[in-house]
Amino acid sequence: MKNIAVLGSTGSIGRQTLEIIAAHPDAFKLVAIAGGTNVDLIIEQANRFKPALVSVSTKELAEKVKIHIPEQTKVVYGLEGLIEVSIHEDVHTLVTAVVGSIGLRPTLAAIEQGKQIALANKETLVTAGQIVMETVDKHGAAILPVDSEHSAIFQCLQGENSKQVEKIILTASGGSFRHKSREELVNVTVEDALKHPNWSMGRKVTIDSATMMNKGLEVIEAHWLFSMPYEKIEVLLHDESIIHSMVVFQDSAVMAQLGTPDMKVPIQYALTYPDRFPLHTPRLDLAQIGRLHFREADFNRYPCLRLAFEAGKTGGTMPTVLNAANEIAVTQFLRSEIGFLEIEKVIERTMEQHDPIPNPTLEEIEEIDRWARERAKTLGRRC
Ligand SMILES: NC(=O)C1=CN([C@@H]2O[C@H](COP(=O)(O)OP(=O)(O)OC[C@H]3O[C@@H](n4cnc5c(N)ncnc54)[C@H](OP(=O)(O)O)[C@@H]3O)[C@@H](O)[C@H]2O)C=CC1
Ligand SMILES: CC(=O)[C@@H](O)[C@H](O)COP(=O)(O)O
Ligand SMILES: [Mn+2]
Repeated sequence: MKNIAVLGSTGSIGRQTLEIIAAHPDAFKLVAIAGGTNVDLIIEQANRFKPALVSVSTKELAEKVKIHIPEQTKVVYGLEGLIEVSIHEDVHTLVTAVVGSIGLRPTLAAIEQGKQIALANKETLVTAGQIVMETVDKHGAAILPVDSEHSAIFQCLQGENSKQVEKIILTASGGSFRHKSREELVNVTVEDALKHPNWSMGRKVTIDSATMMNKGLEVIEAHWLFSMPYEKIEVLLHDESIIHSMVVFQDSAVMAQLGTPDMKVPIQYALTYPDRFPLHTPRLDLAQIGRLHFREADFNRYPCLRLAFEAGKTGGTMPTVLNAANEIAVTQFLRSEIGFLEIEKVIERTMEQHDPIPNPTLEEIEEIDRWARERAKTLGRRC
């Protein structure tokens, strides 16, 4: 029996994780969950799974939740609540499915306690990859990727010598506006941006897919997860999201992991690794699909991808700034406060105004994260 905690249990990844846990009651037990503000859903989850611990965003919401769930379930709140869930003594694996760099402190706390991490929350690795990976090494913890591309690479690397990898290729759908030119992006709506061609996901990651910042964040995530220099990471547009990513070896062999787009596959694999459990999901039928399509990823069409490579290569606190400015700009876009093309401008200008600190401490990262958010808000208001 594996005891599991989920940060972001009310979100897209979190809900799917709970479905997997429910489908395998002999293998998994949900011991702690954390949501944000969706109290109706967290109350439902708490009554169904009866975890020992539940966390929500604020004290007021915690009071509300307490009234409706079993008395023996402890209710906590805020960042402290997220950390309490992450380090609960009964937890073996923490699924980090919260959105944004709010996941950093709780993930570090869990790693320090030697918990296994099933990582969906890519912003954590982008904002503080060096510190996270050093903490993993120090405490002998393990990170199992949930992000579909990184799960694919992880699967392709099983039994391989990572020193013999020539490059990794991250596939990208191109997002909701992949058939539009840059000129056509000027007046696109939030509603249209939220229509991802292949995946049903939370709002922030769906907008990130549309700008290709998602792929940029994934480049940085891959750099840290697989100790891969940026020169050995490539992005390839692939319309169907059937090939989830590929690894090219020094003898020219290419390993790829394929499947119909369903996040339950990588979520479940992160929970069952090295085993594979049965999963009821549509099987890949290549004869029926007929053709797969590929195109080069163009930095001029997708400047956010360029910015992410630049931030990653610069290193230090630059990825922190990239991530924080992106979180603010996407929030502003989702509130229709800025246009779609302003997202990349806000990020680029915030990066231009930052003098990166090499090898930052956690405190420096948090300070720069706050600075970048304030800067991006101001720049966004001026757009
Ligand atoms: N969705 C997907 O298919 C994929 C997602 N990812 C990554 O996984 C992460 C989660 O994505 P996704 O599930 O789509 O996101 P969602 O927006 O669907 O869910 C986000 C979750 O985080 C919670 N949350 C947000 N802010 C806070 C906060 N301040 N304190 C506590 N909880 C908070 C939300 O709670 P509430 O709703 O209750 O407010 C919700 O449970 C992201 O980093 C994303 O990039 C990676 C690959 C695929
Ligand atoms: C499902 C998943 O892992 C997402 O991060 C996905 O990658 C988004 O798709 P694109 O970024 O390729 O549009
Ligand atoms: Mn992904």
